[in-house]
Amino acid sequence: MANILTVTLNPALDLSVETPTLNPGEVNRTGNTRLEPAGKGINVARVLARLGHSVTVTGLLGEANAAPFERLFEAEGLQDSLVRIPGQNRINIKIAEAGGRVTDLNGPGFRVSEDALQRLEFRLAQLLPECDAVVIGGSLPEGFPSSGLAGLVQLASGAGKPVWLDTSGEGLRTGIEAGPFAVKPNTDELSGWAGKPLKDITAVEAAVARVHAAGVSHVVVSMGADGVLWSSPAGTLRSWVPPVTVVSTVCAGDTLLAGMLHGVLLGQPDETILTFATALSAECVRHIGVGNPDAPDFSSLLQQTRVQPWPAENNTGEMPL
Ligand SMILES: Nc1ncnc2c1ncn2[C@@H]1O[C@H](COP(=O)(O)OP(=O)(O)O)[C@@H](O)[C@H]1O
Ligand SMILES: O=P(O)(O)OC[C@H]1O[C@](O)(COP(=O)(O)O)[C@@H](O)[C@@H]1O
Repeated sequence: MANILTVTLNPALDLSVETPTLNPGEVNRTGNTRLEPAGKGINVARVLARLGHSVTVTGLLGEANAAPFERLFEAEGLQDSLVRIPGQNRINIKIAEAGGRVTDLNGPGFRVSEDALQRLEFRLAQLLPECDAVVIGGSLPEGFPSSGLAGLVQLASGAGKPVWLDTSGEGLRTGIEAGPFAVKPNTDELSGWAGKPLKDITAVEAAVARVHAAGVSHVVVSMGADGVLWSSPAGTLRSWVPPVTVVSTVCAGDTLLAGMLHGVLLGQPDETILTFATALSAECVRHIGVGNPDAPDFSSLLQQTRVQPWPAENNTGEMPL
């Protein structure tokens, strides 16, 4: 198993609320609610630790409400190396309706001072020699320059570590320019980067080609219920998800990234990697929180996940039987 470092610049407490239907402007009576420490790098770390890897979490953590995060790291066996800064971690609200629709209310996060980036760079430089791969995930907090994110990508890449980047907006733009090994945008994030709507898979493929041209080897596009497109120097694969009942899609992208990195670090065949990661992300949407590789029916989800080289010979876009 591998040593993995994840970087979360803007952690969040996810307040997940299940409700039959969201009626804006009215009193809504909710079902299950859950408050859980999260943020992209932290979610990825949880899945990787469950898969048996040794994982260190770094990034920034507001010290005013750090305790639930610290308890989670202890419970999940994650090495805590987050740089403490003054302020509160944000609370992100996730409203999951019975039909599977999720409304995300993601806050801007704490405001950081200039020295936060320097302290983080120093910490990263200390941690890099011990790790096999680096995941940088999530949005940038207020006051954190996107050039700072690019600097972190360059620092890790310069140390010879493959960087897996999952962010959005300006961070994705400067992050891609810094040349990470892999990126995992969802279709909306890729569309934002490309500067145009991606109406079909052909448009997605064209945008992926541009990401490669910018110097990124592995592009993993998560397309929600339409599965995953993974393009790498070895070729392109497409996956189709198994049938599942959706409760909440929050954390599905983080689970997918963790599943991909797991297989790549183990040197598994590409089809095995994408099948596993897709099945695990589909497992995730059945409940609140990250995907569970120990779900009793996980082997059945694996069997029902389809992967094919892309474009397929009979390029109908339909799920192969
Ligand atoms: N409705 C769904 N049914 C089954 N699997 C899903 C569904 N939504 C997402 N997934 C799985 O989770 C992955 C990540 O979800 P997606 O919504 O694309 O990413 P993100 O959470 O980053 O926005 C998808 O590529 C797919 O494999
Ligand atoms: O940093 P951002 O872009 O606001 O995203 C943070 C949110 O994304 C999540 O990590 C979930 O991400 P995914 O749904 O893409 O897996 C939440 O836990 C968190 O609230």
